[in-house]
Parts: sequence; C-alpha cells; structure tokens
Amino acid sequence: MGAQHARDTTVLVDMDEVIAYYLEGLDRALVAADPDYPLVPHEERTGYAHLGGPGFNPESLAAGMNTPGLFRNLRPVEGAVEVLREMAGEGLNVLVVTTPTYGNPTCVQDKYEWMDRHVGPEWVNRTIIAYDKTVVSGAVLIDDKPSITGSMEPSWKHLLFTRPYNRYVESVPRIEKWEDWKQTVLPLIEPSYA
Ligand SMILES: O=c1ccn([C@@H]2O[C@H](COP(=O)(O)O)[C@@H](O)[C@H]2O)c(=O)[nH]1
Ligand SMILES: [Mg+2]
Repeated sequence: MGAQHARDTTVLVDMDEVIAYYLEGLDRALVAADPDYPLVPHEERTGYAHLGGPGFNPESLAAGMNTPGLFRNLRPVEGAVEVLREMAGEGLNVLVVTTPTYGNPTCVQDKYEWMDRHVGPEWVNRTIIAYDKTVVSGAVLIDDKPSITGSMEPSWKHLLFTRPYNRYVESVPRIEKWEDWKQTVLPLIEPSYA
C-alpha cells in the first residue's frame, strides 16, 4: 500500500508553547517545588532556555520540570485545537511533533492523554514524540523554538510561532497567532493549496 499523503501537504505542529501553554504549567510546578523560586515573567524572557531569575536553583528547576502530571494539565493555546481540525478538514496531513522531557516520568503518557482529551482520540496516533524533529518529514514545521537542529537536513520549512522570547528572531518566517494560518502556512506548501 502506498503512502496516503505527500510530504508536500504535511504540516507538522509543535506542542509546548504552540498548542499548549507549557510555561504556565512549569511556573506552577516550580513554585510547588520551591516556594522561593525566582520565576521569570514570560514577557521578560530573553531566550528559550531562560527559565529562572537571578540566583535560581538548578535543582529546583529540574524538580519543577520533572514534576509528575505537569504535561497533563496544560491549558490549550487559543484557537490551536480549532485550527488543527480545520487544517485536517482541508485535506492536509497534520501531525503534532513534540520533544519530551526525559526526566519527567509521566511526560510521554501525559502528552498522549492531552491530545486525546483536548483534540480528540483520533489525534493520539497523529502525535510524534521525538528528540530529533529533523527526521520527521513534512512541508512545514510550526514551532516556537528559534533554531531546530538534528541529525538530518530537515525536509520542512520552519515557521516560527511567535512567543515573547523569540520576538527578536528575524531569520525565520513567523506565524503570530493561529488565526493567521491560511496566510502563513498555505504559501509554504503545495502550490495548489495556496
Ligand atoms: O520555553 C521552553 C519550552 C520548552 N522547553 C523544553 O522543551 C520541551 C518541549 O520542546 P518543544 O521544542 O516544544 O518540542 C519541554 O518539554 C521542555 O523540556 C524549554 O526548555 N523551554
Ligand atoms: Mg515548543
């Protein structure tokens, strides 16, 4: 049996900070692990890895990141679930691609359960949990991380999902909010969709 979808019509979508508010959940876990943890206001984050204020304790950060259940309780980003369904409804092959937190004992299961609960059971097997996103084939990857590298030359074009800490990045085309998906995603995929 041949492949059902062409790479050219495959849209890859990141999870943390793109469809689910990871940092909100992390802040809750950090304060629970260490009530004195110096949280960084999200608007003041200067980079992807800026997860602690002055004098933060790396052990507290690890305890927060590895808190069981952290990934199960994240709030969906406004419009994200609707757009995932809308893109799929337009015939695009939509896959969610997300990096796990290795030290968090429930991260992988939580991510699948989150997809089941918020997007629908048919999306569980559309969810790829991978450290190396470059091995996943697609036309576009919508991701908030400014630089995504791995073992391969990616097949996809990176569309940067705007978050406060990546607003200084100029080298990557961006999508500001989910309602802009048609103007930003469609021109990067098969011309017949644009
Ligand atoms: O601002 C952030 C957001 C996430 N992380 C860590 O990365 C993974 C998820 O990575 P994706 O690139 O969104 O797939 C998350 O589990 C955290 O461990 C981060 O360090 N900073
Ligand atoms: Mg992300």
